[in-house]
Amino acid sequence: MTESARELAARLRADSRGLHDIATVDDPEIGERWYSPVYGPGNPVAPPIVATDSSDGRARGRVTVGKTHEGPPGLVHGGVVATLLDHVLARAVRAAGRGGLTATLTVTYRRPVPLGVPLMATAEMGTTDGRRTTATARLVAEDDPSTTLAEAEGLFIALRPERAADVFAPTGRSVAAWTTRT
Ligand SMILES: CCCCCCCC(=O)SCCNC(=O)CCNC(=O)[C@H](O)C(C)(C)COP(=O)(O)OP(=O)(O)OC[C@H]1O[C@@H](n2cnc3c(N)ncnc32)[C@H](O)[C@@H]1OP(=O)(O)O
Repeated sequence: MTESARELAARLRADSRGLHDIATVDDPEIGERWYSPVYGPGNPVAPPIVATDSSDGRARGRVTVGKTHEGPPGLVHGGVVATLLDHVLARAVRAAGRGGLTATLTVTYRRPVPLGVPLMATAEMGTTDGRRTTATARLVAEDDPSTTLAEAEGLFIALRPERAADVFAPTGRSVAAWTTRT
């Protein structure tokens, strides 16, 4: 049994995607990632958050967090809360046609976030200035939307095209989602 498992693992490793390869199911132009650790349906450690967005710079995501992401007993790990908020912030910015990487992320934890409860994260784009875009986000329990569990402010900075070409060169692909766009 152990030998069969080892043999199978070796075969799977031989077929696995290289560290810098973009999955064939991904679209690097718009930034969709099948194996995203936040929303990727193909990633076993993704909570996963199911998010939507609109071109006016808004995003929302529904998620119920389980044991894998537990921090204090019965509660969601604070880093995971930050990750969920970062995702809707980035998604709001991207939906408005503003590429960018997270430059700063400020999270305010207002209440403990329980595991196993349907949560809703919402975000909206704020100001734009050159390659910089700000956005704000909020996390609530779906059944108590007036109580803020956590909130965040993010600053996103689009990479200059030449910098993006350099950063993403190992992928061998054109990656537009995190680059300057209008
Ligand atoms: C839906 C898809 C969801 C995907 C979500 C993904 C979210 C992520 O995880 S992104 C990954 C995490 N973030 C990163 O790795 C970013 C790492 N940092 C960097 O690459 C760079 O520092 C970066 C791109 C933010 C800025 O670098 P660079 O483009 O060289 O900036 P630079 O030219 O120095 O500055 C541009 C402007 O921004 C300002 N700025 C730069 N960094 C900051 C900062 N941290 N705070 C405030 N202002 C800043 C500068 O002052 C400058 O302003 P101005 O134009 O007025 O002079």
